[in-house]
Amino acid sequence: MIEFNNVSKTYPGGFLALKQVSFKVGSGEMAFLTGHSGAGKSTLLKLISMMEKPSSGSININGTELANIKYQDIPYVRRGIGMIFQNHNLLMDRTVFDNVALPLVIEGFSAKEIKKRVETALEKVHLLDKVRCFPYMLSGGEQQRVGIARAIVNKPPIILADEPTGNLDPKLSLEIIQLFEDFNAVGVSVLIATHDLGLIARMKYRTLTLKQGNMINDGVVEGLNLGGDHG
Ligand SMILES: Nc1ncnc2c1ncn2[C@@H]1O[C@H](COP(=O)(O)OP(=O)(O)OP(=O)(O)O)[C@@H](O)[C@H]1O
Repeated sequence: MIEFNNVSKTYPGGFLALKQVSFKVGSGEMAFLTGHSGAGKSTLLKLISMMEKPSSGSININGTELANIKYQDIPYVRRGIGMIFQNHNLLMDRTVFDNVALPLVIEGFSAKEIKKRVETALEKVHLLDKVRCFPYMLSGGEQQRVGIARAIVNKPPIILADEPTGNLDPKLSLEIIQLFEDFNAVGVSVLIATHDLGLIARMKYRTLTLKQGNMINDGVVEGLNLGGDHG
């Protein structure tokens, strides 16, 4: 669950990047976040993942008020959020297995448990057959799916994706969104920041729209595919 109440963010130097933003994405909800370049999308995601702090207002993540958490508890709250980036940040000199295992290694799971969980995550993104490959041996869409497997390997209740389809063609983009739909169907909250209005138009999901730091729209943008059934 993600809840913003009157959240504003002013960066050092005085730039007001978010202005009194309020919204809630409930457990098991899936939504897009859109807006022009510089509208504040990445700022909003950074506030959720605690890479930035709000200047005012309150943010609640999975029942925790972020203002109340101690510095040493930040990793614990972050574990509840799977982050996916456009450039996927994979380690190019490590295998697919090692990349997906990384969050579990950091958490100190046993080798046996790591193997089980990594294989389950790779199965969910349909890449189990690539487990011994290095990222450079994979296509862009496959690399992005490895990034998704790594983000969900410790089963976070929230997935945040920042332009996850930025480098992909429409067909591959749809495949990535369908993976998010699979996680959403089992109760994960999903928030996807994207410029891709075509992608949004093909779906019938709630869309949060930012303009110059203001939340100007929050609602379902009806898909062009009126015969489609997305929920
Ligand atoms: N660390 C920072 N210090 C100062 N200003 C910043 C900082 N980070 C972002 N900004 C400014 O805040 C505004 C919003 O930036 P943000 O990255 O959130 O936009 P965005 O909607 O994600 O844009 P894009 O789609 O281009 O990634 C921009 O004008 C940006 O220059």
